Amino acid sequence: MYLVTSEQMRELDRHAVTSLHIPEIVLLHLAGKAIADVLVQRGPRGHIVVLAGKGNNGGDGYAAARWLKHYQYSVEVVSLVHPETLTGSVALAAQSAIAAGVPVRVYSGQPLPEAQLYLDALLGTGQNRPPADRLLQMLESLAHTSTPIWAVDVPTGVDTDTGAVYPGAVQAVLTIAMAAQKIGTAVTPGCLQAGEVVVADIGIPILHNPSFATWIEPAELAARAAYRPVTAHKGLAGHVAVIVGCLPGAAKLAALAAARSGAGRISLLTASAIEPPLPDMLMIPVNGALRNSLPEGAVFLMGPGMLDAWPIEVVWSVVESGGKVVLDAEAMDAWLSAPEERRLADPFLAERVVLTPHPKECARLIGWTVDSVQKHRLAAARRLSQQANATVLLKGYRSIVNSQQSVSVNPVGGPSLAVAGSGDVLAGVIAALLAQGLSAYDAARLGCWLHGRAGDRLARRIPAAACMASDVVQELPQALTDALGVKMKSTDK
Ligand SMILES: NC(=O)C1=CN([C@@H]2O[C@H](COP(=O)(O)OP(=O)(O)OC[C@H]3O[C@@H](n4cnc5c(N)ncnc54)[C@H](O)[C@@H]3O)[C@@H](O)[C@H]2O)[C@@H](O)CC1
Ligand SMILES: [K+]
Repeated sequence: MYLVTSEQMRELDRHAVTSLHIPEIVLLHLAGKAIADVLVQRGPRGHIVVLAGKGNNGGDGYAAARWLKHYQYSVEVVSLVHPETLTGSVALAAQSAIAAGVPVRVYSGQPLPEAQLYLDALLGTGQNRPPADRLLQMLESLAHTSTPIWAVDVPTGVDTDTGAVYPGAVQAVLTIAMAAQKIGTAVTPGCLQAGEVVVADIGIPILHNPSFATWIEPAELAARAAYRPVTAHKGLAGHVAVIVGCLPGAAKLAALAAARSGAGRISLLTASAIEPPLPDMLMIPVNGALRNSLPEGAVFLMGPGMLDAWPIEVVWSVVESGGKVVLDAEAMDAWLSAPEERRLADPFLAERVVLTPHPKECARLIGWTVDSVQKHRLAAARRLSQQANATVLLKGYRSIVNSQQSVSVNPVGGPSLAVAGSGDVLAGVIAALLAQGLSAYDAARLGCWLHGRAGDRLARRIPAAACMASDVVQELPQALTDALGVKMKSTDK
């Protein structure tokens, strides 16, 4: 499912209006009907107050009010501007609502009328600055209400393209998105304001565009990675070589996760013996230079438990060896410390190298504060992907995978994954998927979906506070079963 920006949505709107000859006012009426229908199915039956702005988002609100009146609801509109000052399709939608008998009052700072539900049709994809003046005053009074708020298309105060949240932003329990979900309501912090998001089909075709972001949908990726012909042998499922740092526990977790995610063979490259030994893994002792011990054709995983165990040049030589690589923790810093011309030398590097930073690591690597990374996660992931010339998985709720032009958002995963070692597990899963033939972008996408799903499964049995990373490993086979069996939707927790 696509996640669109305001500009991409405008193009789709334009296509519907100019090429398909659907007048804009018809789209507003269809949007209004879609909103009213969701309200009939799921909303309260009492008085509904529609808060309408001056743009087409307000037009959707007026049209919804007209439909609600038609469905015999008690409904009124509180408008930010006088309806007579409205223009174009919004003016038509307002006239239609007024003609149908919907009362309209102009907001001038008075307390909002009591309601069973407020419908936020103040601003949608056209919002381009923080709310101020009268609008902010209305938003502040909404912030103190216990009445549920539903947002039309995007909650007012949430940036459609970045998910940034402005002061006063509407806290919705449900957002009804027109034609396609807007990306700002899919990523944090915007998604936390949007509540549940329902996409309403109002007849605008979503013409495929390769630059659309998407939700991660695991079925096809999982089927590709996990396919085993009856004649399968371990050589077909690849080889993951985990390079062990000074904290071997992290590498062991990653190796176990790789084993539970389908890697044919797993080796631990280690300078000192691992106790107790892992019976399912091969130990490759490293005596002297690591580069002389690298097994041919393996996918390398570096970073978990590494600290400063391996010199920077070793990380560079692993990346430049031409194979697939997952870099986590300090191994990412090592790669980012390579001179730019060295990092950018291979134009296809992002197809085989994955970086898995958490927000603090991402901030350190691109020189931002953690706060700005968290407020602009899409931009931060893109920046790091460009700087590192690699696929980047920015961890955290609604993880983002960015590979140069392509962006995906993970719908699954939650606080049960916020535990030490969880990142090592994720890195191991991704390495295993790379070993089974997926590209860096696909392995990162499926990897974070499986990891998230495993965490969500766990959360059904154990409180998040009591989860351990090794519990997540145990859930991975079931998460893979879920990914393969399309019967469970990607957003079904
Ligand atoms: N264009 C179309 O064909 C359709 C539009 N639809 C609806 O229309 C919305 C987009 O409509 P618009 O492009 O008119 O945009 P909006 O309705 O979001 O509002 C844009 C207006 O608000 C002003 N504005 C922006 N930020 C502001 C702020 N912080 N404070 C005060 N004013 C601010 C802008 O200058 C502009 O005048 C969508 O979100 C969707 O709800 C849909 O119903 C489908 C059809
Ligand atoms: K809105």
